[in-house]
Amino acid sequence: MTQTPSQPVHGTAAAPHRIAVAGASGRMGHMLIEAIRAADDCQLAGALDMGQSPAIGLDAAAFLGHASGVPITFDVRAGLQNAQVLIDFTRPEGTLAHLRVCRELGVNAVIGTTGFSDAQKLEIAAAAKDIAIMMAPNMSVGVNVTLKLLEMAARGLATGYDIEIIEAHHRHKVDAPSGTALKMGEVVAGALGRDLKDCAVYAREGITGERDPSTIGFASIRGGDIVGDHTVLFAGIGERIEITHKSSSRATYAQGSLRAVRYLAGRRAGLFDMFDVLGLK
Ligand SMILES: NC(=O)C1=CN([C@@H]2O[C@H](COP(=O)(O)OP(=O)(O)OC[C@H]3O[C@@H](n4cnc5c(N)ncnc54)[C@H](OP(=O)(O)O)[C@@H]3O)[C@@H](O)[C@H]2O)C=CC1
Ligand SMILES: O=C(O)C1=N[C@H](C(=O)O)C[C@H](O)C1
Repeated sequence: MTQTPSQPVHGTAAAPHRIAVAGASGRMGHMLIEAIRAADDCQLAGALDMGQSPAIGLDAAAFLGHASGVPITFDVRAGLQNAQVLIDFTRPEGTLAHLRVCRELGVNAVIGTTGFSDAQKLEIAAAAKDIAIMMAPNMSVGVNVTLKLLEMAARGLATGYDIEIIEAHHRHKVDAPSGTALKMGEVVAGALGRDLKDCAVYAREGITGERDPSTIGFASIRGGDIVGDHTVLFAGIGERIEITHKSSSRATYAQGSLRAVRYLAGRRAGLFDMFDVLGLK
């Protein structure tokens, strides 16, 4: 009997996930390129950056002292032409521009960018009718498990506890509150049957009056090289509960992104989040 040679399975060392990275010379871009290089089942297939970036034309792995054979380009089509999936940690307007080309070319997307407006989120949901997209404000396993803990805490502490969300990040972060803090707020508000849009308080100054117990307050700290700290405080009378997550390395975000790449492989369309990827739904 003749045997048909078996086809290499998608996402193996023989047929790795072909990944393009947007924001290739950014903090997360570097982390992702390093993680892709270290993963047997992944291969860098494209690298994008802004036209004015001094990194344009350089090898995407040059910062590691290696040659990947993938030059950094600002030509989105060229950067995506060999890729099955784009990982994008840039800025909302950049992500949307990249996504339009992903949609045309049938390239899936993992989106880590934060700071999208509601209208921009609708555009992403529309793109997910044609390609598979995983979007999450935080790719770390720890933060996503923390979100689950918050659901439980909020249900148990539904009355008599004031809820405040405090986040701290490095001096270069451009959006506030962080995407993770907002997600925490949405999760807590949802568990309490509230809509964050109606109960969020983002700033306090001057004579604010007493605290409205139905609100969820936010505070943002920016400084130095803080990778990302988030605390949700449930303050009652006689006790307080603090649920805190602290990131000490961006590697967790990169590893979560590669888990998302593996999850999207073979999917043709749909909008997913890290709960889907981690089986936490
Ligand atoms: N989901 C998650 O787990 C995480 C999300 N993030 C989010 O990822 C994003 C990036 O973070 P970080 O890597 O620290 O940021 P950086 O500023 O270090 O990197 C951003 C990269 O995107 C490029 N860029 C900026 N604007 C555009 C644009 N309009 N079009 C295309 N490319 C653009 C930058 O190019 P240039 O340098 O030339 O300006 C740079 O290469 C942020 O929104 C952040 O909140 C960060 C960490 C984890
Ligand atoms: O900009 C960052 O650095 C981070 N951004 C994400 C966010 O806005 O929540 C995730 C993480 O906190 C790091």
